[in-house]
Amino acid sequence: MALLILPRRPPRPAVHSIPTLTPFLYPSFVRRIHRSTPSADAEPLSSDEAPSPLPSPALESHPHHIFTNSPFADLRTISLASGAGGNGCISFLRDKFISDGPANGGDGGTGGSIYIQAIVGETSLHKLGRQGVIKASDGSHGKGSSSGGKRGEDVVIQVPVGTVVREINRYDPIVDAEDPLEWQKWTHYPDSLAKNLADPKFRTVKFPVNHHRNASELLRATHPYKVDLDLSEPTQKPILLLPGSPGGLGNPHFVSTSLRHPLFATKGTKGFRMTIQLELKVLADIGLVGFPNAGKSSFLRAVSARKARVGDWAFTTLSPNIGTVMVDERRGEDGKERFTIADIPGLVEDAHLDKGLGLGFLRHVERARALAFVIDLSSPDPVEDLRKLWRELEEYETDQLEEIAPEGHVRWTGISQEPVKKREKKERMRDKKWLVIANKADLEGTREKFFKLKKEVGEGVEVVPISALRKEGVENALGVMKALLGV
Ligand SMILES: Nc1nc2c(ncn2[C@@H]2O[C@H](COP(=O)(O)OP(=O)(O)OP(=O)(O)O)[C@@H](O)[C@H]2O)c(=O)[nH]1
Ligand SMILES: [Mg+2]
Repeated sequence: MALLILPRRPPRPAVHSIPTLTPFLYPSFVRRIHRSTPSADAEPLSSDEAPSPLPSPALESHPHHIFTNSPFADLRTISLASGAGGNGCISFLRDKFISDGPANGGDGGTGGSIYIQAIVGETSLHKLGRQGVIKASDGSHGKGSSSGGKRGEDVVIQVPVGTVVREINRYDPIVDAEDPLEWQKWTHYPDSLAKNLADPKFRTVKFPVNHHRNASELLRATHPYKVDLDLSEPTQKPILLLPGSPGGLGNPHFVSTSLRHPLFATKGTKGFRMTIQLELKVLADIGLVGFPNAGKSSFLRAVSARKARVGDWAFTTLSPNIGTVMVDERRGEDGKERFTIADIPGLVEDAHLDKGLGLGFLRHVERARALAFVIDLSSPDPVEDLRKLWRELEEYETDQLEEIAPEGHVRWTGISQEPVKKREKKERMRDKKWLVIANKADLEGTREKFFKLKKEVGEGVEVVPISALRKEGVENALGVMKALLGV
């Protein structure tokens, strides 16, 4: 039976130069033995078994490769509220000699706006965790003597590079007001409400619609569709999420030849609100994909000095660990010859429907340059496991593509620039390079399963038998990864 669901790639010579049938695990198949870390319970080497001549990344003996094991917050939902505008003031010049001076009420201050910026140095969204609500301050009311109210303070939300920002909902006080005229509000001089209402001059005064609508229009021009920002690079200029609302206009704006002393001004517009979801996507070179207990964390332990949590129960890993593997000690210092491996929590069937730890995992593999499927050879049907993993990835991807609005992403690079509408081109899962890490090859009865798996996967994709527990074969797996990444 052909394993049609698995994407096949043409053979890659670089990859093929690496022997992936780790001989020590299945010695009768290949006579050569390569063992970088002999373990106590491993089979002893026989005298006719020569060590592999192939270069090894020698990771186990390498004291300098780094492995960071930091759980981090990677998904946050927060509510934003921009500042309301301050009210316009109703005031008249009065002094010893002028008892009936001109109107001089100041305008209300504009409310504070909310921006977002991706910066280098931030690594987690956890700082935003406790806040839940982020509010910019309101503008203050206008005062007499034509003094305008103070502007509300802006807020810039700083997030790590790699954060995706998605709007869940927004409330625009102008567009979404229940009563279309509700936002057109006046404020009246003390005790003059009744007088104003009875005065035809007041009733014929036009509400300064354009002034009060400007922030609403700015928001709609900035984010005509739902906010969907992919901050995969540092943001030079903070990106506007919610504008501060305009302050009310003071009474001098309503002076006319027939109305010398307006006893009214406009109220400031209420603030805007928006709920957004922030998601930090792991930017790893290799994403480990596997069912719970397959040995993903064990593999990372095997290639690193530090310890990822390993457990004999499902979902030992609850949030991603990123391991950095230095390929070569000398060249590693310039930061180029190293690559990162993300150990993510185990997948389960129907993870794309958010089962198990669900979508949480899948988000992280999306951005990996290559995928390493970690398969437990002691499972009843490793071939079926691999097939299921692929199915999950692809169903997740289909769901994601459906979620994107037909207009596509509005990608922003700065507030002064026009939003560019374009559909984000994500690399499809099937287009990613991939390999299979066939783990637990030390266990009995895995040999046949390994060969069956290898046969089903076919040419062009490497299936590397390893024992993460005994740290055997892991260097071959890293060799294949290096070849896939071209490092
Ligand atoms: N025999 C054998 N057992 C292994 C091997 N690798 C891992 N294990 C065991 O399998 C269990 C699961 O290992 P983990 O590394 O925690 O698996 P995981 O894929 O990270 O699991 P989750 O984090 O739950 O998704 C542990 O009890 C390991 O000791 C191996 O090569 N051989
Ligand atoms: Mg784990």
